[in-house]
This record gives sequence, structure tokens and C-alpha cells, in this order.
Amino acid sequence: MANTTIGLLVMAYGTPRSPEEIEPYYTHIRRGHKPPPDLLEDLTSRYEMIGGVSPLARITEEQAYAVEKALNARNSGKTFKVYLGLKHTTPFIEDAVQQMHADGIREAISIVLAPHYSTFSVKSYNKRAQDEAEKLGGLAIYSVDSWHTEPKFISYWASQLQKTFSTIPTDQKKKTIVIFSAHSLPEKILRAGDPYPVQLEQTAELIAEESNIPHYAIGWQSAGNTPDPWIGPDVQDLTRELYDKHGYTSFVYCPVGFVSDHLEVLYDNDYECRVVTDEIGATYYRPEMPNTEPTFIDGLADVIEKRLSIEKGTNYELSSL
Ligand SMILES: CC1=C(CCC(=O)O)c2cc3nc(cc4[nH]c(cc5[nH]c(cc1n2)c(C)c5CCC(=O)O)c(CCC(=O)O)c4C)C(CCC(=O)O)=C3C
Ligand SMILES: [Fe+2]
Repeated sequence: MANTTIGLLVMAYGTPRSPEEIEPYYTHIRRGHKPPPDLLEDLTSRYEMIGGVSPLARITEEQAYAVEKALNARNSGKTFKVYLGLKHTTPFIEDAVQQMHADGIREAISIVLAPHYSTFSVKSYNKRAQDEAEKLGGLAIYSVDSWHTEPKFISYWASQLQKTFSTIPTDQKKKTIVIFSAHSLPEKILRAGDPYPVQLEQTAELIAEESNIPHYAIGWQSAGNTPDPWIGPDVQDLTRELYDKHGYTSFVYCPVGFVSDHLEVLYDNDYECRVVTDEIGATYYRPEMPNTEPTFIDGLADVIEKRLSIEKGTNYELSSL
């Protein structure tokens, strides 16, 4: 087995690469249903507010190559070859699995560029990859389910918070609150015992501990516009509530459920949350997103190495029975 190439399947949400791609992308998110013109216009105008298209396409690619590079620099005796598979645009997850198979890859490890597991997100990415691999045969994919407590991921955010706090005037620090958030999901996932909210709490607690921040809260953002309830409190409502109850003067938004600069951060945080902080006369802070920061990338490489060593350990035990 020495020196065989291991496929590194990096999966992510995907984003339109041009304004023309917004409609097919949105149609895919809506499971094949074209968006009505008002919804399409609304989404297009949000992309316009962040520069026409999202920087996410470029960042996702850079992240994938950076993780491959970090792993191959480790001299572990293994060579990794990266394949990018996206949920809602090309190259789709299935395209990436087909390419791995065509390239003769027999073993692959997959990771989703989102830290928290949920049946709505990570489970569906993994299922699509596994289904395609099964269809093709001869390719085993070991999936990472979540990496929300990974030490270097936690350190990344802790050091970002220390950086942000160093810019907050001393007399304001005690009146500062950090809001950790992730993408909201329909509340019905909770009835089936989905680990998503507990995992967000764990991430928040670890970062808060390591960075020694005085106050924090957990919120949810970017909820969809459907009649069924979504997990709350929403970050905008939470901001108002925390101000009314405790009079915080500074709000630090950490959207730790995401890892890149993209629409949900650049619009839902940097525009929508700032509207609220402006309204109540508080100061808005939002630390930088991980993107390709080396500590963060190294953390993802650690996650992959650990997952692979578990797999190899298991295989060893099985074959020695
Ligand atoms: C859990 C989760 C993550 C995080 C985990 C992960 O990364 O997987 C995430 C990330 C992202 N979501 C993104 C974009 C969009 N998500 C939408 C709609 C939806 N997201 C959902 C969930 C999530 N989304 C859900 C339940 C819906 C409702 C429709 C459905 O039931 O599927 C819509 C439709 C219009 C709107 O609602 O705004 C858009 C445009 C972008 C790209 C941003 C860019 O382009 O910069 C990213 C990274
Ligand atoms: Fe989304």
C-alpha cells in the first residue's frame, strides 16, 4: 500500500461564478424549481451588494489546494491528490468522485468545508459522495463528519478574538459581547436529535475559554424564508435583545459555522447586523474569516490525518483477526 495516491475529496457549498450563473445555481438549491422573479432579483441584488459575485469560488479552490499542499509537505509516506466537489454547482460532488475513479484512486478521504455536522448539510454531502462511489465500485471513501473542536480551528478563532479585543478601548471591553453563529436550519431537525446546535455550543465554549472573552452568546443567521420555524434566536433579534437587557456597547460577530468570506458573512453579518448595531448606537466588529490562514489549513490537515489513522487502525485490527 505504500506510495499509493490517496484521493482528498474536499466538498463545499459552491457559488455562482458569474451573474448569469445565479439562476441555475438558485434552481439547484431549490431542487430543480426555478426561483420566481422576485426571489431571483432579491438574491442578485444581495450578490451585487458584495461586488456582483461572491469571492467564495476562488477561496474554496484555494482552501482545497492549500490542504493538499499541507498534507503532502508532511512526509507521511502518503501522497494526496485533491478533488473539489460542490453541492450546488460544477464540479458537483458526483463529478469529483467520477474523476477520482477515472484516475484509478482506490482510497479517498472526504471533508466538508463546514465544521458542524447536521443531517441537512454534512450528511447529505457524504451521502452523495458514498452513493456515487458505490455506483462506480472499487473506491472507498472515508468521511470526516465534523471537526468543530479541532484545536487549531479553535486557536484560529481565539487568536482572531484577541486581535479584535486589542482594538477595543479598555473601558468598553466589559461592555462587549461576542456572538458565535452558524447558518440556521429548520427546527424540525432538532426532533430527530441532530447534533448541530450542541456542536455549535461546543465550538463557542472552547473558543471562549481559550480567548478569555468576558461575555458571549449563541445565535443563528441566514434562515430561509419558509413557513416552518427555523432555529433561533436570529442574530439580528439577539443583538437588539442583548442591548435592551444588558446595554452592551460593542458586538463582535464570529460566524464560526462558516469558513470563508461569502454572501452570508459579507451581507448577512457585515450589512444586516451592522444595520442593527448602527440603529442602537453600538460598535460592530467582525474578525477575519479563516479562508487560507495557515493555522486553520494546518488544522484541516490534522483532521484528515487523524481520520485516516483511525481508518488504518480499524483495518489493521480487522485483518489481524
Ligand atoms: C447549513 C447551511 C450552510 C453551511 C454549511 C455548508 O456550507 O454547507 C450553508 C452555506 C451556504 N449557503 C450559501 C448560499 C445559499 N443558501 C441558500 C439557501 C439555504 N441554505 C441552507 C443551509 C446552509 N447553507 C438552507 C437550509 C437553505 C434553504 C434552501 C434549502 O433547503 O436547501 C440560498 C438560497 C437563497 C437564500 O436563502 O438566500 C443561497 C444563495 C452559500 C454560498 C454563499 C455565496 O455564494 O457567497 C453558502 C456557503
Ligand atoms: Fe445556504
